Order: sequence, then structure tokens, then C-alpha cells
Amino acid sequence: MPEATTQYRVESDGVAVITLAYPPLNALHPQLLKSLFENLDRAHRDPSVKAVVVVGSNNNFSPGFDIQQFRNQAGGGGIDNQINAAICSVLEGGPKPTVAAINGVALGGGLEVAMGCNARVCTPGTRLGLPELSLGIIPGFGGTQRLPRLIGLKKSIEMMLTSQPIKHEAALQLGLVDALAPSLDQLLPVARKYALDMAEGRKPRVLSLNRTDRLEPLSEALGIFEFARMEATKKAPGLKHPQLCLDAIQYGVEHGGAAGLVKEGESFSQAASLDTHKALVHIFFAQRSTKKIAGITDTDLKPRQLKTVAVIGGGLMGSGIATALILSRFNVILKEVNQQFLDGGMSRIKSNLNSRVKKGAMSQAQADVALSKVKGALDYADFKKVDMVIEAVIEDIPLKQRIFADLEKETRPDCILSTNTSTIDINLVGQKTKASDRIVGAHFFSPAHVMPLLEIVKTEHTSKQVILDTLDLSSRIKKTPVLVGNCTGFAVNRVFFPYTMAACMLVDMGLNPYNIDKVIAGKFGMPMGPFRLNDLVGSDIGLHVGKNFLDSFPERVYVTNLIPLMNQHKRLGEKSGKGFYKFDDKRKASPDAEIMPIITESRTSAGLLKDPTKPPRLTDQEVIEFIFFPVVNEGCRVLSEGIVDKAADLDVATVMSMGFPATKGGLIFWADLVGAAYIVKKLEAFASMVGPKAADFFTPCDYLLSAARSGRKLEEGASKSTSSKL
Ligand SMILES: C[C@H](O)CC(=O)SCCNC(=O)CCNC(=O)[C@H](O)C(C)(C)COP(=O)(O)OP(=O)(O)OC[C@H]1O[C@@H](n2cnc3c(N)ncnc32)[C@H](O)[C@@H]1OP(=O)(O)O
Repeated sequence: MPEATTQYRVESDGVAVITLAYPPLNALHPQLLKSLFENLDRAHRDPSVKAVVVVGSNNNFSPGFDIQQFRNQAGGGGIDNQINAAICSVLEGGPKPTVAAINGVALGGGLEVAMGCNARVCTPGTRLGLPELSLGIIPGFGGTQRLPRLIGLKKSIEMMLTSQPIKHEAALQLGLVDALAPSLDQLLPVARKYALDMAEGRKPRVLSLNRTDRLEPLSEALGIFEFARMEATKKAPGLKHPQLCLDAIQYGVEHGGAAGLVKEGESFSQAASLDTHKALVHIFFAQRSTKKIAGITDTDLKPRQLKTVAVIGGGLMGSGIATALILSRFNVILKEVNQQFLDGGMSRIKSNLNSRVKKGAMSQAQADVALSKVKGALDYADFKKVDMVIEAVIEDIPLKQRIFADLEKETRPDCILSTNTSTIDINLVGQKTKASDRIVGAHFFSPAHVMPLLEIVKTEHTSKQVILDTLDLSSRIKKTPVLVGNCTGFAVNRVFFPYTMAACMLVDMGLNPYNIDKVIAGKFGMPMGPFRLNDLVGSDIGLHVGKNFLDSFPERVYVTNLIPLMNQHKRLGEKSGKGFYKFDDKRKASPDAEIMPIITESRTSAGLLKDPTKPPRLTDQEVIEFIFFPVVNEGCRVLSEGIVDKAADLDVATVMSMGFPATKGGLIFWADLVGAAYIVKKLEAFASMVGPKAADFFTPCDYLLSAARSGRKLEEGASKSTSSKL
């Protein structure tokens, strides 16, 4: 383990430079903070020192408090609010003026240390922010007090509630940063001069905690707090830590910065004791660990620099994938079967880029450069130049097999051949080739240029080099990869199918689909309920994908007539103007009484209830459990079959694909908080509620049962891992 410390030197101009040093980014480990405190004291006591500059090593200031400590020590990672308050107070009000010299990022505690200094200097490209809420805590080194005093309440509350950093230009404009150094080699000279200017009275020495000039008048401030609280509740109903953050800010505005610091400490401790904090810290590390695959990323293998990728099929998926690739500067060949389809694909790519320009995510000039990276093709003439192919045609096995047989002939022997299938066995796709070592699944989620997850599906034949290259491609196109084994539905769609089936079962039992959606979205925190999602995806797609599960897992599926009937009535969802909901021309969804006869027909054919006039009365909590406990059960099968490398991968996959709330830590983390024994008991109760026709849907798998019996956590016991099979 590298040492967490600070280095101290006094320059010839009398400026003491204290360097934060803890690779890779200078996270604020308690040892580093202790050393910072000691060196500040040393500088203040040394009569030859006129001023102090704090800087980071490795060309970075600091990403904040060491998040590892939150993992090691529950309830706030052993943060000592007193020593932190002492550091900031010595920085701010000690005998010598202080300047933070910032490069890279100053986030969380990193920015708070910088705000404790009397001034801040940064380089172009620096990012500054307080993202603590994204970890379920609140700023705890004075950030709730100093940021509003430096830049005003409105912007500071926005920065804290969204956890979004700002760039150097905005920081300068807002007054968070006092001066810009034109380049990294000028950072220390500019910061030292600024510090001496303060020491020698040429510039005022500012104590941000005492400032009030940037705070809005109290009556206006109260309005800002009211609005922010409403917005926070609307965005994340039931979450406590955003309100705790606002409590601390408001208290400081009403009672002064010093009292606000005390309140901040209390609110921080409260937030740090909540499950939300544990869940979000888990997701932070889980997301980074999906890229680390034992036997691949820890070997001497190096990823090859893929430059040109061909995408076969310019439909919704293919054009989205091509967009993601050109946005990250890959050369792309988009292949279609005829000019009309090719034109359609190209115009979808253009429209994806245009919508980014409209949203301000890129300039028109950048969009033009991106578009110039894609070239259309109707044949394989240029495929010898291609480093990787991503096939994204319809889910038709013979068609995919034909394409792969062609690709084997038309590409170089080192070209990676991948398929974007969402459910089909990868071995089946490559069955007509001898290229199995270079075949891999690259399962994108729609819209592919937006959704952050990439499921990389390996078979027993896929080479390690191909897996490593695909992991690398994933990072380059800014997707989080999850490496999964080959089975129907892989990891994500495997755990997704009981979600829809359980929701349909509830409707067949007499519950109202709109109420179910309200509970699952509003109460549980999914981005939308299962029926609204069905309308987004399309009932036809749902039926098609669902068939794979009916065929592959007949012993544990629930066969409903609801989705087939929606298809029969051409209620395909948003694209046909009506599904479970009806849609206006702005695609706004509203309930539609016309679906009642369809629901009645489905209920009658399901025959789940002895007395259909008496549907069960389920609480909201029971609706949540009825839908999510079968999902957990399937997740346990995915773990025990080694489809994912570790439970945390499934957590990341569920958060980044189905929108499982990150604040609950992903599927298995949440299930462990609930407890396997309780889940088994409820699954058994649901089985007896629905009777023999659907009871098998709830049968707990061995993995879940054994965890329930032994008290073992679900995350602990994957019996075999994909990496061990490599
Ligand atoms: C009291 C205080 O108010 C409380 C706090 O300060 S809580 C901390 C608040 N800060 C944050 O939330 C920032 C967290 N970090 C980040 O957002 C991103 O890491 C970043 C923008 C700084 C860099 O992103 P990126 O370049 O993609 O690199 P990334 O892979 O994330 O990080 C590099 C390594 O640094 C580690 N790291 C980053 N920030 C860290 C932190 N604050 N503590 C510990 N480790 C950290 C990562 O885990 C990763 O380690 P690994 O290589 O072993 O996986």
C-alpha cells in the first residue's frame, strides 16, 4: 500500500509548499489529513515562512475523503469532524495566508480543503465539485457552509444536490476560483505569487466562513430552500440525505457559519448511518471492479488498439452502436442490405448526433467530425480493414449464422466477431464457423449511444485477448462492462423476465396495472413501472424475447395471456400510440380504460383466483416483494451458475440496465439487506396465494435456500466464477 502523507518544503520566496501525496489521486486518507495538519502547524510556526500553498502530487489535487474508509468503518469511515474542522480553520484563519493550487479534480473533501484556503488558483481543465450526495452522505469538511458563502445559495445547492462538478471557466466566473494559471508548469508560480500578495497586503485575505456578501437575503434564501426541498423530494422520494444536506446549509444561513459547521457534523453522522450510504459506496466500488477480471486484466496481456469497427445492421440498435463508436473517434463501417435501409441507418445516426447538439452536449462542428467517421457499405469489400465487427440484425438464428459464416471469410483472422444478440446462445450464432475463439457477445442496451452498460458475453472458446480487447473498447466508448457467461438472456435479461411475469401475474389476480406502476416507480424508485416499460419497449418485442424464456426455463415461467392479447389488439406501446397507456402526440402517457376488456379476458383465461370477484388485497410493500423477490431468486441462479464473476457485477448490471435504484445498492446488495430467510418465507407465501397453476414460479432455488438456512449473505457464495473458468 502506498503511504498517505504530505510533503513539506519552503521555497526561496518564503512560501511553504505542502503537497498532498497518496497515489493515484491523493484521496484524503486519515493519515494524510493528520500529516497535513502537522505540516500546516509547522509552516505557521516557522518564522521564515510568509505564506502557504497546498498542491496535489501526480498532477491532481484531490478526489476527496478516502472512500475506502467508508467501506472499512461503518457510519462515516472514521471521519473525525473535529480534526477536519481544525484543519480548515488553521488553513483559513492561521497566522499565514493560504492558497490551494488546483489541477485535475478538487472534489468532495478535496474542494473543501481548497475552500478552507484563503484563495484558489487552478489550471484549464480543472473540475471542482461536491459529489458527496452521490455517496449518500453530505459534505462534511465545511462544504455546506463555505460553498454558499463563496458562490451563493442557488448555484451551491444545485452543485450539491446534483453532485455535478463544474469546470474551471464556471468556477472562475462564479468566484469559486480566484485566478487561472495558464498551464500546469505555471500553477505553483501563480499560486505562490498570489499567496505572497496576500501576505504582503497587496491582495485581501478572505475567510470564506465569515463572508455573507454572496448569500441571498434571508427571505429569498427561504424560498430557495423550499423549492430545493420540493425538487429533491420529487426527484428521489423517501431519500433522507438530500434533506439533511439542506438542513445543514439552512442552519448555517440562519445561525452563522460556525453554528452551521456543528449542524453539518450532526447531519453528516445521520446520513452516514443510513443504508443508502452503504449502498452507494458499494456501487462506487462495484462499478470500478467490473473492469478487473482475474486471469485477464491482471496478466501480461495488453489490449490491442482497435481503430475500425464494422456494424452490421443500421436499425435502432445498429445506428445507436455506430453513434457510440463515432462519438469516441472509432472509424465505423455501417453495412446494410440495400440503399434504402442504409439511408435509414445513416439518418438515424445523424439524428442521434443532432439531438446531442440540441441538448448542448456537443457543438455542430464536433457532430460533423463524428459523422465523417462513419461510412456506409452494401458489401464486404472493405472488411479486411476492420478490427472488430458488431452484428446488430434482428434476432433470427439462421440469418445470424449466415452473416457469421460470411464474416469468417471476409475479415482478417485477427478480427473480433461480435453479436449484439440479447438472448440467443452465442455458440449457436457462430455454429457455422471455425472462428469460435474470436466470437464474443457485445450486448448493448437501447438507446445504445446513451445507456451506460455493455454486457460482454464470453463462451468457453472466446480467447482472453478478445475479452480484453472488448473490455478496452467498452472503456473507450465510456460504457461500464460486465463480463457474463453464455446462457439464454445472459445476466440482465435473465433477471428481467420474472419482473414482467410477476407484474402480469398481479394483473391476472385482479390488481390494477397503473397502481402497480405507481408503486414500483414512485415507491420503490424504478425509473418507470413494468407496464410503462412494456409500452416503451413494445409488446411485440416483449412477446418475442419472452418466448426464449418460455422455451428455456419452462419449469419456472408464468405464462400469461396479457402480452399476447395486447399484441392481438395492436396495442404495441408508444410506437403504435397505445399500449397499456395511450399516448398523445408529445408521447405523454395516460391510463386508458379501453384496456379493461383485454385485462378481463387475460384474467379469465389465467384462472388464478378461486373467486375472481375477490382479488387479494396487497399492501404496496407486498406488491414490491411479489415482483422483486422472484427477480432476486433468478439473480441467485445467475450467481450459482457462474454467469457473472461476482455478485457486485449483477448489482452494477441491474442498476445500469433496468434502472434498479443505485440507492439500494443493486439487486443482490438489496436482497442481502432484506435477508434471504425473509425472501424465502415470502416466496413460499406467494406460491400458496396463487395456487398450483403458478406456484412453481416462486420456488426458491437451492442457492437462495442454502443462504436462508445458513444465514450466509447472498453476495458471499457464488459457487463458481466465470473468471475461474477462463
Ligand atoms: C468529508 C467529505 O465531504 C467526504 C468526501 O470527500 S467523500 C468523497 C467525495 N468524492 C467523490 O465522490 C469523488 C469520487 N471519485 C470520482 O468521482 C472519480 O474517481 C474521479 C472523477 C475522481 C476520477 O475518475 P476516473 O478518472 O474515471 O478514475 P476512477 O477509476 O474513478 O478512479 C481511479 C482510482 O481512484 C480511486 N478513487 C477515486 N476517488 C477516490 C476517493 N475519493 N477515495 C478513494 N479512492 C478513490 C478509484 O477507486 C480508482 O481506484 P482503482 O484504480 O483501484 O479502481
